Amino acid sequence: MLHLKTTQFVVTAAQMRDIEGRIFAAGMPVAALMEKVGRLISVCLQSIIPLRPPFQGGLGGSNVGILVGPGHNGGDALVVARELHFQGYQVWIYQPFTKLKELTSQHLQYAQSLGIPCFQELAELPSCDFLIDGLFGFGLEREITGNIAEAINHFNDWNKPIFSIDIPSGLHTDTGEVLGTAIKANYTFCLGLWKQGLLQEQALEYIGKAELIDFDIPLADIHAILGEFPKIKRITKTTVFDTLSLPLPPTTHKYKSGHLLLICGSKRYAGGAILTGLGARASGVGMLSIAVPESIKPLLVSHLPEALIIGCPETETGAISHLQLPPKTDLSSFNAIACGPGLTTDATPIVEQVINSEIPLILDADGLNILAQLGTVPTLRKRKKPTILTPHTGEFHRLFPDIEVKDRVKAVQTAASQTGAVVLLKGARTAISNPQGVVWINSESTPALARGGSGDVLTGLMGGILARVVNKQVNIEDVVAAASWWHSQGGILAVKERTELGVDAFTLTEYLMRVLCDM
Ligand SMILES: NC(=O)C1=CN([C@@H]2O[C@H](COP(=O)(O)OP(=O)(O)OC[C@H]3O[C@@H](n4cnc5c(N)ncnc54)[C@H](O)[C@@H]3O)[C@@H](O)[C@H]2O)[C@@H](O)CC1
Ligand SMILES: [K+]
Repeated sequence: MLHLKTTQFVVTAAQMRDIEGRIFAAGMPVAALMEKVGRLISVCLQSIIPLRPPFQGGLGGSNVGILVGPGHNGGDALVVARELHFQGYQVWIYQPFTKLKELTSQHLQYAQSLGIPCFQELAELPSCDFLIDGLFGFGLEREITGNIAEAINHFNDWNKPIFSIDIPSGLHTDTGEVLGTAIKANYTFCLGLWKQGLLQEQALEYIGKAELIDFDIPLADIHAILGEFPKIKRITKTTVFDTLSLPLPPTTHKYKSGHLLLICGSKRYAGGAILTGLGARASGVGMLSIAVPESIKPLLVSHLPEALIIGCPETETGAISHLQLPPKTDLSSFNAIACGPGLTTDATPIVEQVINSEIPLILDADGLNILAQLGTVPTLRKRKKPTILTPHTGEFHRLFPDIEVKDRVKAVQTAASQTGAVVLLKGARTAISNPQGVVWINSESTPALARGGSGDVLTGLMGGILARVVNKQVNIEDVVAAASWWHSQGGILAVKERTELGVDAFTLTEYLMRVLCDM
C-alpha cells in the first residue's frame, strides 16, 4: 500500500465523517478524541497567544471569547475553554443555541460549574483579546441565517484575532464557498486531514494562516475511505522530490537529461521568450532549444548563451510564421515542447503543427488562445501524446466557456476529462487534474507571483522538468505539480529576502535555483 504523508490528503466532509466513523467503530471513544483534539488546539493557542503577565492588582491573563455551536465543533471549543481557564486565561463563552449535541452539552455544563461565564445574547458579551470560533465545523449543512448570521458579522467587525477550529464557521467544507456569512479567521486549526474547502481559492479571504493539527488518524482508515491512491492531494515537498528524479546518475550525459524545445516570443513580446528560457534553465534540463522569430535571435543568444536559439521566418507583424528547424532535426528530436508565451495569435500555424506532432506538449498563453480559436476539445482529442494546458482563469473561460469555475477542483477535473489533457488552473490555489480526475492542489504560494511574466517562467520550468523526466515513467500530473510547487516556493523564498513587491519575473528565475538547496 502506498503510504502518503498525512499532510498530502484532502477530504470532503462526507469522507471525514466516514473516516471518523471507522475510528469510533474500532473503539475510540468520541469523547476521548474530542479531548485529545481540544488539548492539542489549546497547546497551539498558548504558543501563539501566551498568557499575559497578571495586571497589577488584577486577576491577570488574556481575555478569551469562545464561540460555541450546537455540534462537536462547539464541543472542541468547550474543551479549549476549559483548558485555557485552568491555564489562567479569563474565558467567557457565547452559546446562542437552544439544543446542543449531548457531549457538547456535557462540556458546557462542566465549564459553567467551573464558573466560566456563559452568554446567549450578543449585547451581554464583554470585550476580549481574541476569539475562538467553534460555531460550526464540517457539520454545517445549510446557509447561516438570523441571529447566528448577525453574530458572525458582529464578531468579524470586532477586529480581534479569531482562531477557527477545523474551518471558519460558515464556509462549505468541500467548496469553500460562504454559506450566508462566515467567520473571517486570522488562523485556522484544520483537524486531522485537510478539508477540501480550505484549499479552494474562494476560502482564502476567510481562513488566515492555516495549520493542520495531526491527531494520529490511522493510515488504514484513511485509505479505506480515500482508496489506495487518493484522488485529491496537496502538493508537498516529498512528492516533488520524488518526481524530480534526483540525484542525477553519475554517468548521465546531456541528451539523457532531456531536450526541450521552447516555441515562444515575437518582435512585440521578446521578453516573454527570455523569461520562458530562464525558467527552463532553472529546471536543469540537459539541452534547451528555443524557436523565436529571426529578428529577436541575437537578444535571446545574449541572455541564454547555453541554449540553441533557432531563428524562424516571421510574419509582417513579427510573429513566427513557420518553424524552421536546423538540418537533420525534426520535432521527434525533442523530449518535450512548450509553446505559447509571447507568440501573439498570428502564430496559429505553428501551434497547429505542434498539436499535430507526437511529442509531449505544454500549451500556455497565446498557445491557449490559439487553441481556443481552433476549438479546444475536438482539437485536443486528436492528440496521441501527453498535453498540458496551463490557463489562468481568463484563458480557462476562453478554452472552456461551458465549465463553471466556482469549484476549481471540479472545473479542472471536467476540463481534463473532456480534453484528455492535464489541466493546470492558475491562481492563489493552483489546481491540477489529469483526465481521470486525479487532482493536485498547490496550497502554498504568494501573491507576489501575481505579476507579468511569472507564468512564462512557469512554462519554461515545467517544460524543462517534463523533458528531463518524461521517459522515466512518471505521471504527467506529478510533473505539473512539481513545477507549480517549485515556482511558488521560488516566490516565497524571494519574498523573504525582497518583500512581496520585490519579486519580478526575472528575479524569480534566480530564486528558483535556490529552492532545491533547502530540500
Ligand atoms: N472528524 C473528526 O475526526 C473529529 C471531529 N471533531 C469535531 O467535530 C466537528 C464536526 O462535528 P458535528 O458533526 O457535530 O458538526 P458541527 O459541529 O460542525 O455542527 C453540526 C451542528 O450544527 C447544526 N447546523 C448545521 N448547519 C447549521 C446552520 N446553518 N444553522 C444552524 N445550525 C446548523 C446541525 O444541525 C448540527 O447540530 C468537526 O468539525 C470537529 O470540530 C472533533 O471533536 C474530534 C475529531
Ligand atoms: K469553526
